[in-house]
Amino acid sequence: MINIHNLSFSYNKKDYTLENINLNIPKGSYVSIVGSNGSGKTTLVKILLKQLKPSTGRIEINSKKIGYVPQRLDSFNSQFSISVKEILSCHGSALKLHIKNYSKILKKFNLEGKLNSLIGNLSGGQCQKVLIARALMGNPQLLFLDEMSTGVDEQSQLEIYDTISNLNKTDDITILSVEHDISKAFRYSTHILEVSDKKALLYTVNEYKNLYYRKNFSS
Ligand SMILES: Nc1ncnc2c1ncn2[C@@H]1O[C@H](COP(=O)(O)OP(=O)(O)OP(=O)(O)O)[C@@H](O)[C@H]1O
Repeated sequence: MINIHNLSFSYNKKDYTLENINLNIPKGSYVSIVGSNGSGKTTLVKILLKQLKPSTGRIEINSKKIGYVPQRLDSFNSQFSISVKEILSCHGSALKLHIKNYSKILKKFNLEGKLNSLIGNLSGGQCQKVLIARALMGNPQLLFLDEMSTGVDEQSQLEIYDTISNLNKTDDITILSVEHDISKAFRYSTHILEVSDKKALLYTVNEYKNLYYRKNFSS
């Protein structure tokens, strides 16, 4: 699905944030991207979304339809006067979709009743679900998410992870998700992509679990 060849990236033309990355991410996988703060997870996602240009290297993505759920914006507070419907219709126009019934898009998340609410008046979990619903509008084959559980209560987190997991298993959408909760990564994903020391390495969940427990719990 995604092939990365000899990718390096620098913000300042002096030090590399990512250096000589080679990866082959299989179609149908659910990849949790893990690593410490500042290791380069979001940078890698932005490069794959073509928001940042690699310093060197090449990327092939075998999908034209790509969805993106960004980190939840704190600027979505109650002063931010944009409704859920406006958020969805802006995205629909950008994708040149002709959508008549916006509440249908929210049905999967039981949020039809919130169509005319201001986004800033929704809870963290509801807001995140709206952003996921928006990302699904173009029927993506590949979906990127950045810290989907930040600012979301435990019950909504479970609903969101179950939804993403179903999209992966049932709708065959390949998922790449920046993840800070390692237990959720172990529970839901098929692969772990660890970003560390400017490198990015892909493991199956079982391979990574073995490494993780050996590193953290062996005496
Ligand atoms: N626009 C930018 N200009 C310069 N440096 C940047 C920029 N964005 C990020 N960085 C730096 O690049 C490095 C990687 O940042 P990035 O946001 O990709 O890390 P991350 O792994 O996603 O971190 P976190 O888990 O805290 O979100 C950090 O040292 C960060 O300070």
